[in-house]
Amino acid sequence: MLEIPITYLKIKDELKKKKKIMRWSVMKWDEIGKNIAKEIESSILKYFGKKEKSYVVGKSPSGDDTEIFDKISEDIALKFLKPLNVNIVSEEIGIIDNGSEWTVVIDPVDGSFNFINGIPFFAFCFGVYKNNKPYYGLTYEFITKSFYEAYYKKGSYLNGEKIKVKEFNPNDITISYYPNNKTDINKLRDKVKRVRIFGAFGLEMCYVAKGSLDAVLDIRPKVRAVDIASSYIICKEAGALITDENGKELKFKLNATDRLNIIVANSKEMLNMILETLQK
Ligand SMILES: Nc1ncnc2c1ncn2[C@@H]1O[C@H](CO)[C@@H](O)[C@H]1OP(=O)(O)O
Ligand SMILES: [Mg+2]
Ligand SMILES: [Mg+2]
Repeated sequence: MLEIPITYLKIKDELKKKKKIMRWSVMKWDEIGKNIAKEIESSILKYFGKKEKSYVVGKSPSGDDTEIFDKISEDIALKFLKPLNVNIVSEEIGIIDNGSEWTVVIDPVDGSFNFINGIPFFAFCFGVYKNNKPYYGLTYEFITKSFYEAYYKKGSYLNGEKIKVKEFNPNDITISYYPNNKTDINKLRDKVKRVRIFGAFGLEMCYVAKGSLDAVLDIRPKVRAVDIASSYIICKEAGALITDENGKELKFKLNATDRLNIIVANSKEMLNMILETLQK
């Protein structure tokens, strides 16, 4: 597993206080991601379900409102990442291009609506790409303290335990979906046993990865690379198929603005069932 040299921020902060020189240390991407997740957690949970405490501080490059807790979370991530001189793609600020081979793609809070409305389903998404190829993904579900993570080609894990997608059983299908107004979603609804729509796409993808959901799709389309970059790696490593609305292998650019049609399914059978219902 590759390691990258970075400034160990906590040490750096302490040394700075003592006016001593900065010391260098080595940290792995999973440690960096988890440290960011934990610091975000300790800073924003006081806003959970407290609509009256939050307020809009601006607009993201994709045109959505940025709430104060989104900004606080992103600032924490940036504090850790900026000293690394990697490229950063994050929901609220967009792209910081440092010409690095590394790109870190972040959604500081996926499921912002849930978060501020007291619905306990939201996550921190941290995807690392090397030369635009998947390298490491971490999606952290705050309320259940679940770290979903995967290094490319090394399998997918939930709090250290290996996870994989559920086996397809046509009589026992549970899916989540975000259709558009042209979709006759009842065609799909009628073929599955249960529908559960949770409101945080990146995290719902992890529910496919761990076998709680058979599939999740967004053909509104609303989600962007920031919402899916970390869970994309986790889902792939757990055995999921990830395609566009036509069943073609999903390709996406690492930016904060493109909206993506995406289907994540546990099997070819599940994917075909979805694709059939999307045909006019
Ligand atoms: N304009 C938009 N409206 C609704 N959901 C959006 C959206 N842009 C992105 N999404 C994402 O779609 C899912 C639910 O609708 C969430 O993962 C949400 O991510 P967000 O909470 O980070 O914005
Ligand atoms: Mg999001
Ligand atoms: Mg977000």
